[in-house]
Amino acid sequence: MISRDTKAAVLAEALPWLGKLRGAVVVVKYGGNAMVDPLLQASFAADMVMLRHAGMRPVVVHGGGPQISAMLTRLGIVTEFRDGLRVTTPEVLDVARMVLVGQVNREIVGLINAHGPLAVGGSGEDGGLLTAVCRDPALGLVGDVAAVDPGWVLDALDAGRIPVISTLAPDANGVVHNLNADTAAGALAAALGARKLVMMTDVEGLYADWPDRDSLIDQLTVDQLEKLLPRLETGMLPKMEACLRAVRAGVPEAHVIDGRAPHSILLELLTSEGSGTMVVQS
Ligand SMILES: Nc1ncnc2c1ncn2[C@@H]1O[C@H](COP(=O)(O)OP(=O)(O)O)[C@@H](O)[C@H]1O
Ligand SMILES: CC(=O)N[C@@H](CCC(=O)OP(=O)(O)O)C(=O)O
Repeated sequence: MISRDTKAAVLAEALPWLGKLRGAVVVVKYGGNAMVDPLLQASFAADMVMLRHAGMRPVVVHGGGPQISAMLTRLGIVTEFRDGLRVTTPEVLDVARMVLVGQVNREIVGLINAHGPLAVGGSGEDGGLLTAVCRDPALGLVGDVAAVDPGWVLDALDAGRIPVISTLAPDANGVVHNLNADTAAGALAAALGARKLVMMTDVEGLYADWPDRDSLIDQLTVDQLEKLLPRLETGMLPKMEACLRAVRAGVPEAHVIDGRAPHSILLELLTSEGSGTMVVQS
């Protein structure tokens, strides 16, 4: 049981952070691995509403890799990952789009809107938000971000809403591509002039010597991260590449935090303790 004094101290500690982050755009990447149970998803949605009511401008970019994989398995379709990216045939793209836009996005929008009509869902396909470029023909319909037109997201933020974005995007010829959600979140954070990019995943942060749990990195600069990148594997590679690109493009801080720990984003944003790994310019 938390004492009354501790509760009061925690609330009081939030004051300077509330002032510093008032009006700030915070891009929150909500990874599929962090969506582990319905209670945690509901508490994530409540946290987004709290940030909005506290005067920040949260933008949710969601993943759903495990959810896509589960649907592909149900349909008997085999896929593989290369360097953390799903090799995407036209058939796999249809499933990814159905799961991300039709299922995961709707669930997050619904959970946020349980608190009032705040969330608006959309994808990189809507209003020209994201334009993709083929990343590598060997990966099929996997896109990198060629351009961002954040118009409707800014309109939604100005109207007091919380945009919730799935990461599908057409290329210049209108062919829809599957974008890694970390990659898209990093590009959006840069284009929106975000104050922070927060990656919510299923580990405490970035480990220097994965899986050695004593090697968690608190903070590192983009130059230090660049040296570490060749040693990273699986899902951490696109995540840290996205943090690197976002900070190089002017986002002051990118964080990787544990989405399985309830309210970890509130601890990160509203206390001096912080959590996870922070990437900074210098
Ligand atoms: N150096 C590392 N530090 C932390 N996690 C790592 C590292 N290298 C690989 N990983 C793996 O990356 C995973 C997170 O990426 P991913 O599975 O794509 O999550 P998400 O769905 O949140 O994007 C972790 O669960 C861990 O297994
Ligand atoms: C190209 C590529 O790999 N796209 C990802 C998109 C979803 C995603 O990134 O989800 P997480 O954030 O939960 O991993 C995929 O198909 O799994």
